[in-house]
Order: sequence, then structure tokens, then C-alpha cells
Amino acid sequence: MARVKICGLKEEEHVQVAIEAGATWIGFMFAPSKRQISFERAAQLAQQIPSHVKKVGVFVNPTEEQVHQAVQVAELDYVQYHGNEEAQFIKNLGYPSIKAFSIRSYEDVEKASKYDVDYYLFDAPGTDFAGGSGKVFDWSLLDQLSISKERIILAGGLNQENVGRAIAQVEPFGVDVSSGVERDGVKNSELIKQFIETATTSISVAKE
Ligand SMILES: O=C(O)c1ccccc1NCC(=O)[C@H](O)[C@H](O)COP(=O)(O)O
Repeated sequence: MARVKICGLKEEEHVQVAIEAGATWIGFMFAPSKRQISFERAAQLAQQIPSHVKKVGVFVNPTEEQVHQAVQVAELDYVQYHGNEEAQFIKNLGYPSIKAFSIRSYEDVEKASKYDVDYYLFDAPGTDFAGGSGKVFDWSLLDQLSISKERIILAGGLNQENVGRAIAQVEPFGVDVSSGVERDGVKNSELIKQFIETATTSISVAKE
């Protein structure tokens, strides 16, 4: 069963829907984005999140101090690095981590082997911001990946229509979505529920 990360949540209602529908990770955006929230707002939302659902703080090229502060204030379980952070920077910080890679070519996929993180998140390149573009990249670029599938999260333009195909083709441990569960740029409870239902019941051909 593919795990699901719902990213860019800002409202209690959507956090609750994601929890009840079976999300594994909930992502808070701390980098410049239309989905950006403060550490304090994330801390408020975090109060309703049970311990089995993991809180992820998403950053783009943060300072060490920003990461330490967010982890402490919002009691994050994971830090997601969505910029050009070096492997050593992530290692020095020492938190459970997700490193995002923007995939244009196979060279971008190969960059992942330099990192020692908990999860490798493969995403489409950003447009206005570093992520959350709603664009799909060429999943076949992941065919030659040497990293264990158990550590892969697939992102980039996923939605209820294509997530089943994505899981069947890539066989990731998890899938991540932001734009695909929004209507007119705002998170939508029904779309969140449908996405999680579809992703968690989709068959990964090689495994099931
Ligand atoms: O979502 C954003 O606005 C964002 C901005 C800057 C850096 C990262 C961002 N999102 C991180 C995510 O994990 C998104 O869920 C991921 O990029 C997929 O987004 P989408 O294609 O919209 O589903």
C-alpha cells in the first residue's frame, strides 16, 4: 500500500480530513509559496495531529537556525529539504529527513545517491516557487534508480486520475500531493479524501 503525504495544509478542517482518510505525513510549507505558514500556525495545527501521523516541515535552502526553531516550535517529525541543500548540511542538522529532487533529466536522479536521508522525494521542477507546481515529470527517468523503493516518495502533478498509474509504474513507498487536492488554489476536503482512498487502494504490480 502506498503511503500518502498531503502537503501545504493551512486549515484545521483539511488536517482533520487528511488524518481520518489515512495520510501518513502532513506537510507544512515554511518556504516562499502561496501555501506558506508560520512556525506558530504549524504548531497550532500540530495539536490535532496524532503521533502515528508524521508532521513534515518543508524548507527551501533554510538556515540551520530556521530548521532548529521550526522543529522545536511545531514539534516536527521530519524536515523536507526542497532546495539545493548539500548532503553535509542535512547530515549536520541530524533530523529525520526527506530530500526533494527536481527531475528534468537522469543527471538530476543521480544526485540522490550523494545523500543519506530517510526518504528521497522525486518531484517536477517548480515554476513560480521551488515546488508545488502541479506538473508531472517523466517517471521513466526513475527506472534505473539504485535507491530502495522503500525510501522513495513520488511527487509532481499527482491527482486522483493519475496516481494509480504512477504507483503501478514507479512502485514508490509513498506519494505526495499538493495542487491535485486543491480547487481554485484552495485545499478541498473531498479531493483530499478521494486522493488518499485511490492511492492507498492502488496496486503496485511488482509487490502485490
Ligand atoms: O507546494 C508548494 O507551494 C511548494 C513551494 C516551494 C517548495 C516546495 C513546495 N511544495 C513541496 C511539496 O512537497 C509538494 O507537495 C510537491 O512539490 C508536489 O506538488 P504538486 O505538484 O502541486 O502536487
